Amino acid sequence: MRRLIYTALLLNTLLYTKAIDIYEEDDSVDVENGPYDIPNNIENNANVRSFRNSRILWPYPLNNKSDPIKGNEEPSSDENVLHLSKLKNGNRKARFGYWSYPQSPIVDIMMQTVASNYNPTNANDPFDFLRDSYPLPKGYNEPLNEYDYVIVGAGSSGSVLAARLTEDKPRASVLLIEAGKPEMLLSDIPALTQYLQQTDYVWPYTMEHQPGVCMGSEEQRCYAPRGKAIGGTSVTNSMFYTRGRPQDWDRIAADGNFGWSYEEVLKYYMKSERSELKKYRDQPYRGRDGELTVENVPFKTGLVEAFLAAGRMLGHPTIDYNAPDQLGFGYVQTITNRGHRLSAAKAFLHRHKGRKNLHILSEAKATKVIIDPQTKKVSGVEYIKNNIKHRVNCRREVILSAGPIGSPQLLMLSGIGPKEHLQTLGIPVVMDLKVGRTLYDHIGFPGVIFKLKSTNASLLEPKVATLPNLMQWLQFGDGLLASPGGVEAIGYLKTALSEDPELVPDIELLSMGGSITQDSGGAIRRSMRISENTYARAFHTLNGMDTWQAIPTLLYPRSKGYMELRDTSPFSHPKLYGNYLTDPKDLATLKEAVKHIIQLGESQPFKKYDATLHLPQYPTCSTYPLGSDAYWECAIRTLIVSFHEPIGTCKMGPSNDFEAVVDNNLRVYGIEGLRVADASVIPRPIGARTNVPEIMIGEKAADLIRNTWSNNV
Ligand SMILES: Cc1cc2nc3c(=O)[nH]c(=O)nc-3n(C[C@H](O)[C@H](O)[C@H](O)COP(=O)(O)OP(=O)(O)OC[C@H]3O[C@@H](n4cnc5c(N)ncnc54)[C@H](O)[C@@H]3O)c2cc1C
Repeated sequence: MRRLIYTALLLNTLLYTKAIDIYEEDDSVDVENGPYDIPNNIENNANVRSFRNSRILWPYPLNNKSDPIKGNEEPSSDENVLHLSKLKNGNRKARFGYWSYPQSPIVDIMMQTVASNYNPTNANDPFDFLRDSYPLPKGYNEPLNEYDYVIVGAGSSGSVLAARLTEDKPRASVLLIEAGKPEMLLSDIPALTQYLQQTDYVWPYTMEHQPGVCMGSEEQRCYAPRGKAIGGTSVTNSMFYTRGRPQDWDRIAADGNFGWSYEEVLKYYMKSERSELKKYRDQPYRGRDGELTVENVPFKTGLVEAFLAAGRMLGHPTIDYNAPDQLGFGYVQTITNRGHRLSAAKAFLHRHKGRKNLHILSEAKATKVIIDPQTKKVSGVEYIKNNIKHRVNCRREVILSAGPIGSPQLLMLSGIGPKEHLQTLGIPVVMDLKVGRTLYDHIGFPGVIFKLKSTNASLLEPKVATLPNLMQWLQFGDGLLASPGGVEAIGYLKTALSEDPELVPDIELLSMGGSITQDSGGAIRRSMRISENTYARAFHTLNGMDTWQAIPTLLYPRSKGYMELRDTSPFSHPKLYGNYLTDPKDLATLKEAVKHIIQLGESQPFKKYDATLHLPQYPTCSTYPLGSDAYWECAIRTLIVSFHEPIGTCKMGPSNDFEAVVDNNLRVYGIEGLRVADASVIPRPIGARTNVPEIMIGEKAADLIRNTWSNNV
């Protein structure tokens, strides 16, 4: 059976796509062929070798121009977008034929393979031939002893940083150390996002037990996975493109972080972006020439129209939700290239892996930053690869982009952190800084679900996991597998409890083309670590039914957590304390959002689906009358999930901020030659999911570093 899957994938890959690993980048010629600009006449490209000889068949779409069939746009009519409710239409059926096929056991096995026992480290890894690779450039058998810069972590920030630092002439040399593996074809499929959370493409962190929250989670602990891959969390995330509000960065700048106002960071957002949103493509705040393609999803159910219409009825205009001067709801915008996940690695590293000055080491874990305790000067990094400890020296700087858990962990292991904590563990203190003492996270509540009386209105896994859908996605990058975890629209709203005087929302809504029950308690439940018992009691009656839900996220949590080392082993997971909902305002705001979603679901646009609110019987909430305030508070505490966007653990701040770890140039206080550039530096909650801000931080960090060394090359 598996052979059949591989053959199907391989055939499609060969037939419908052209490999990207087919050219080599010569140091003397600036060949920048990437997913976007491989000439159609591929055989005539001097830099292109026969793709049939290449090991990896990496099916990037050949260019990212919108095409009229796919309708890479926010549609004014439904013409250009695949629409579940239109599937009875003869043309659609002829073209895609969703309903003419039963669920495919082949695709089912494939998805299960990804989800449960799939272990890419297995020497017999059957998917290895679909994996990208980052060998050292031609002529190098092993990494050098010394580089200008050593970057730890090839995630959202680290990928763009490495690409920018190596593009200059004269060229600086960079070693990029990453604990994870290169991504693979299956991680490209947007619909498989939840499945990825159970593979070894993630660090499966769990928060420490906190009484009264995540009571419905396995072991009553909230789950907090991070990506572990070349591309970091951008390989496993949900791909939503969100920037947040201008006020986020203006307030960060006003705290004393000179250079970080909205106006100053906007150019970096725009630099990376290649907007393919037809309606909003040319807005003045949108970028057109960057590497990061931003699209609307080429598939939607009718439910998204109901959500947007309901929003308009309740005062939320349908807009580009990334517009700096408006609040409202809009079709989800994703970082995808023709329906394929576009990780930071694909966007920024893949095309440059032939650069002789960029060396990328995968499956290498940095264990310590080497710092002279007297001079406080950084000289290099220790790392372990293949169970062997190595040391690499840096001429200029080490930059930690290991993410909001990895970077503070590495700092503390290297002697930079709260003195008392390091001393308790016997780690010699190099610099006493409040590493890990600030941790804010976005949390959400996936428990407001409406049952629909109609059929074929929403996504259900048996309709998604079909071979035709896989073929459809491989060939055109659309169809049901192009749906990013089922999310179709994003809305920003300001609840009645908001005290913000400006146009700043306090809640984000994710409108789904179904709900967390759409796979009957399978991968979605497991990706959130909702316990089987909780699911069975609360949701099993919805299995196989059409549903709709909107998930609220608390954008500006007041509750503040922290993290610390578990022990001195670099392989141990740190202790993470979310302290979720410890500020009563957080719970009250989420409850207010629940009420608003109920209003949306009960409004006229959802009437045609006969939508009725499902009030789950949570084992933890049985003493409260269903639907009462006390019930919803209990429900929120039970089912709260982290949306995995911790920030602040290496907080940026001015020197008079006693919690600050890095300055406004991202330099670690008191240490020479060490910066942090990733989610951990964001000092206060922002109204965005964090991937795009991380990429912006990577862009800005590159400029900061280049400015430092510009007279020194
Ligand atoms: C399930 C999920 C869904 C999400 N969805 C969205 C979304 O839709 N939109 C959005 O904007 N954001 C989303 N996010 C958040 C966003 O993707 C992350 O905040 C962002 O990617 C973090 O970027 P980073 O550069 O800080 O870290 P990362 O991208 O996590 O990169 C850190 C890298 O460092 C590596 N590393 C760590 N320690 C070491 C070490 N010691 N040695 C070597 N390497 C190391 C890691 O393996 C990792 O590859 C999501 C997150 C998750 C987990």
